[in-house]
Amino acid sequence: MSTLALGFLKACSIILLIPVAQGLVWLINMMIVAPIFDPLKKMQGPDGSLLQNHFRELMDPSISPDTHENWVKSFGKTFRFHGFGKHDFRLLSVDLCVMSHILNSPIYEKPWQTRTLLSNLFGRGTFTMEGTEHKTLRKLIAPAFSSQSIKAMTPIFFQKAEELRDKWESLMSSPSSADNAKLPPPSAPPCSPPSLTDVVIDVAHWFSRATFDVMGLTGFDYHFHAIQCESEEVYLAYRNMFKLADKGPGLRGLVQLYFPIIEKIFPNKATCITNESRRIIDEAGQRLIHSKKSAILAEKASAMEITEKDILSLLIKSNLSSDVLTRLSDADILAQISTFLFAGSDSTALAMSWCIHLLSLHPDVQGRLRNELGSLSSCASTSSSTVHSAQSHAEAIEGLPFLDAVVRETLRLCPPVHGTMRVATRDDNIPISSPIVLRNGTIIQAGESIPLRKGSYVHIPIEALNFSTDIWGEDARIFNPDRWFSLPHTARAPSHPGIRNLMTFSFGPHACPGWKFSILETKIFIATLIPHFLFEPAADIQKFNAILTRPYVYDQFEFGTRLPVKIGRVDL
Ligand code: HEM
Repeated sequence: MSTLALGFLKACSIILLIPVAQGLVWLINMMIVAPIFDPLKKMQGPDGSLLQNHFRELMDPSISPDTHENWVKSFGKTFRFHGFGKHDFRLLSVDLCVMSHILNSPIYEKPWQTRTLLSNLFGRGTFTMEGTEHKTLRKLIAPAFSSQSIKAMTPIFFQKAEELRDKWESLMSSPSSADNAKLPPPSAPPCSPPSLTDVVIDVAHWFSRATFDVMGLTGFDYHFHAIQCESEEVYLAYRNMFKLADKGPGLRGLVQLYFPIIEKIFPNKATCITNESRRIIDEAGQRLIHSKKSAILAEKASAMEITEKDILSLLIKSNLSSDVLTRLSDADILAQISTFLFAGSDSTALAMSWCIHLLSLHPDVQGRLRNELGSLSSCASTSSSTVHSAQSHAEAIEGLPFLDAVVRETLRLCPPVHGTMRVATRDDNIPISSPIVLRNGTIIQAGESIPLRKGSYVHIPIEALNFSTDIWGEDARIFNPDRWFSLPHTARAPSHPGIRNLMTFSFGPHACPGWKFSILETKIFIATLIPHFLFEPAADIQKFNAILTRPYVYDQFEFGTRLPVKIGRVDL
């Protein structure tokens, strides 16, 4: 071999060795050096082998409530667990003072990995922004979620709730078209002797279709007609994207996050589905934005009142009157709508599904709720044919104390979002309200603080905080709507900072902007269905947590998410 060739080979191996050496240094630092200086190392928490994580214990709803309870008993309210291995210390706390600090402080952000995954699917939506940009965006979307805007949407909530009621009525009249045939046999006999017809409805599936319809109309005045038929093009495009988001990124998705070039060179099926779905959504979205913008500008020019009340119109209006420098592009406006559809449709459908599930398991509560709703129909107009009557009926529904208690108790016991995450962007000191004993026996007293290093991940355990016996009392895991009439002081403000005393919608600058929307929509659907139908359990149901906590028939995961319930008519 010539000296030239040898020299060339040497140069190549050096060029190759440099990144390998850099990789090794990075790995040694991450696995060995950095953990030694991590203040979380000093904290108590579950141990594990080198690459063992605690994600399943933490996030699988079939074991997470027991895990949390046991960990809190063993380590106190604030401790650390393992992320991707022994080196990856992460913070977990059910101390509301710690949670308040983290959720309100600008030091903590959503991890860039989550934000990138979501922005790849939906564009630059609210979920994907942080800092000043996020603050400006929240100001811009606020008018779309004001009480007045939501009130204006109530006719749509009623329209779709009544359409679903009629659909279920028709399924009952022709049981062959109900969900019985599509459902596998239950794994165990129903909990109570069957007293209803044998019609079984997969409520999770139907609520999901209905809430999509609601979001289409309230979001951008668009008819998916999903309750009637699941074939509309834009609907299917969204569904396909949401399925991808629900599946999670997988190994390839994670690698692509760090090396996005892979996706460009070797697009896989997921990339093709995303691109095609985005094309369909973008085309339809651009058409809608264009026509709405023209309508709003024309109305402005003629000084007429803007009559369109959908979120897109409200956003365009808010955008047009904001500072030119901070105005959103059309693509960014569309990204917000897609984000609302993603964040607001299935989450609310799950709240409704879990509510029917809990009511089917608790016939006494179902009966009391039906009685309360019965008193409403006799003194308030049930007709939703005019905007005014729909709004006053919605107000009456809002004012029902037992319905409010049932919905809140459902959201507490079955939070559609099981937990979320933050990462520290700077070193910080976190105040605690419950003492912590470190591994070496040192006690950190309430009122003092614990150090957290830049880059540390913090798990926000929504379910664990909703189940905490310290907050809710010994019966925290039991469905008891009556608790809402005499809450312990630990579950009331100022001790509890959550929206409606719950962690379900999180709180702080990233709290769910759709909480009022979602609660009212859920109440209107439940208030429309309960007076007409009786519900009984049809199978043993288990929770499974992907991005959202969804129902599955026990031991029948292969059939996908479903919540079969026996349905009968109420003798009116
Ligand atoms: C029962 C129904 C719902 C639940 C349980 C829920 C829960 C949540 C939670 C826990 C967060 C915070 C996530 C985090 O901090 O990582 C969130 C954020 C968000 N939600 Fe909801 N949500 C619901 C309904 C809705 C609806 C109806 C909409 C819109 C129409 C919506 C839009 C959003 C948006 C845009 C964000 C991101 C906020 C931000 O980052 O600033 N959600 N939601």
